Amino acid sequence: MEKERGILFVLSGPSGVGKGTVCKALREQKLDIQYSVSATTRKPREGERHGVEYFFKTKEEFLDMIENKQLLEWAEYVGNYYGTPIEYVNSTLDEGKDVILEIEVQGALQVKNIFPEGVFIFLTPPSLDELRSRIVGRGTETEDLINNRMSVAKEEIELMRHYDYSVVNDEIDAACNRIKAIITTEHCRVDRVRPKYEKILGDDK
Ligand SMILES: Nc1nc2c(ncn2[C@@H]2O[C@H](COP(=O)(O)OP(=O)(O)O)[C@@H](O)[C@H]2O)c(=O)[nH]1
Ligand SMILES: Nc1ncnc2c1ncn2[C@@H]1O[C@H](COP(=O)(O)OP(=O)(O)O)[C@@H](O)[C@H]1O
Repeated sequence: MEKERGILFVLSGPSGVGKGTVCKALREQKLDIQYSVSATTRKPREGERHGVEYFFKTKEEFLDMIENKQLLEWAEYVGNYYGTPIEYVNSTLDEGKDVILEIEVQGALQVKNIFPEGVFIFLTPPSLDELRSRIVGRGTETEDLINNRMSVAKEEIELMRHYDYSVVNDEIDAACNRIKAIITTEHCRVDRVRPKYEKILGDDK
């Protein structure tokens, strides 16, 4: 049987909704899925390591990556650039492994144009008040940046309609279980599974 290409999952949603937290919890569960590491011009936060949370780049280095078409997508977000290195995504999918991207909404929509067969999951906060208190609680942003992120968040929630699934991040475990259910469901879809059986089915389709 032909080896299928892996499935690209894109987890997106407003800043502070818990994308990083949920992705980290998923990683701890050792799912059979690969996590793409993004490039960014943002300064590392306490404890962040180059090549683990992000590839930390200067603006010049980042612009070179865009110029050399090394990014699947990129976006400027609250004053910094973020982008997904394309090589890792393509080679991992070619090996038949699933990949998950954790990216903001503008980038997710760019990926949708390039990989319409990808699975787009929008993580939502239980409420806007809860979203603000998560951003404040994380304590990594100044008051101005928090207001900025909240107004970006409202515009982003508008764009939920372009996604395949919406997952509310009320409890981390519950959100992880919903995402795992989506991954399982997508692997069971006939349009994904059928090409694998084409040799067996021959020409009598
Ligand atoms: N478009 C795009 N967004 C990214 C990428 N990597 C991270 N992001 C998003 O950039 C936003 C800001 O990330 P970060 O500065 O780490 O803050 P945090 O996610 O709010 O903790 C988040 O919404 C991330 O999901 C990427 O490669 N491309
Ligand atoms: N389900 C949840 N319940 C309560 N707090 C959460 C939950 N998910 C995330 N958080 C908290 O919200 C804050 C923002 O989460 P983070 O993962 O950094 O968001 P994002 O990556 O979407 O910007 C963090 O302080 C995190 O601990």
